[in-house]
Amino acid sequence: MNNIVLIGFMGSGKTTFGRWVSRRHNRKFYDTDEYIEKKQNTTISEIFATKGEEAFRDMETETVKELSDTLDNCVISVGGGLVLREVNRELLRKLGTVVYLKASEEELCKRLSKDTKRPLLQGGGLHEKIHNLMEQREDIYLDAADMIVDTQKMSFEQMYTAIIKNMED
Ligand SMILES: Nc1ncnc2c1ncn2[C@@H]1O[C@H](COP(=O)(O)OP(=O)(O)O)[C@@H](O)[C@H]1O
Ligand SMILES: O=C(O)C1=C[C@@H](OP(=O)(O)O)[C@@H](O)[C@H](O)C1
Ligand SMILES: [Mg+2]
Repeated sequence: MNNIVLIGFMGSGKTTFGRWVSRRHNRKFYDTDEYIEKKQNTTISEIFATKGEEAFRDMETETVKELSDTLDNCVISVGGGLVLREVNRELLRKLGTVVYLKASEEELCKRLSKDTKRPLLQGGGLHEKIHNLMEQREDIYLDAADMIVDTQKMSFEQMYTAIIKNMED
């Protein structure tokens, strides 16, 4: 236990912040997308293109099950859609403190404007895509989270301090 689990929309900074925490505060880092890419020896885009989203979601569930056994003092960032499955949300809760990294749709749109690696956001109409997905997902993020961190109001160090304080309370 004692793990930090980062959830939230694509572009909220889960991977970037998770890696930062790992380096700066000496925690082992896992990112479910990187884990899947390594295991499958291919990219997320390729998996979506050749096997489809459902197959990718199955890989996410498998990943969380594999991670949930032994981790301690780690930081784990998960793909933005991993919490869509109830079984995954339950496993994450058992893993540690679940932190919802939050950013506005406008901010996400800015951060993802040049992205080419997220299959659900390709093909134009980025703002509308983000808006529609956020509408489907925001309640799920809120429901899955032990705490919410506003990534637009705090530095990474402040975010980390808030998370640790919450874990100690
Ligand atoms: N707090 C932040 N402020 C500004 N830009 C950020 C912040 N966090 C992440 N980013 C940028 O947003 C993009 C997406 O970040 P990433 O960590 O891949 O998000 P996620 O893993 O949640 O999809 C990257 O270009 C990253 O540099
Ligand atoms: O929200 C989603 O459904 C997805 C988020 C991505 O991860 P990030 O949240 O790290 O961008 C990645 O898992 C895949 O493209 C699907
Ligand atoms: Mg990521």
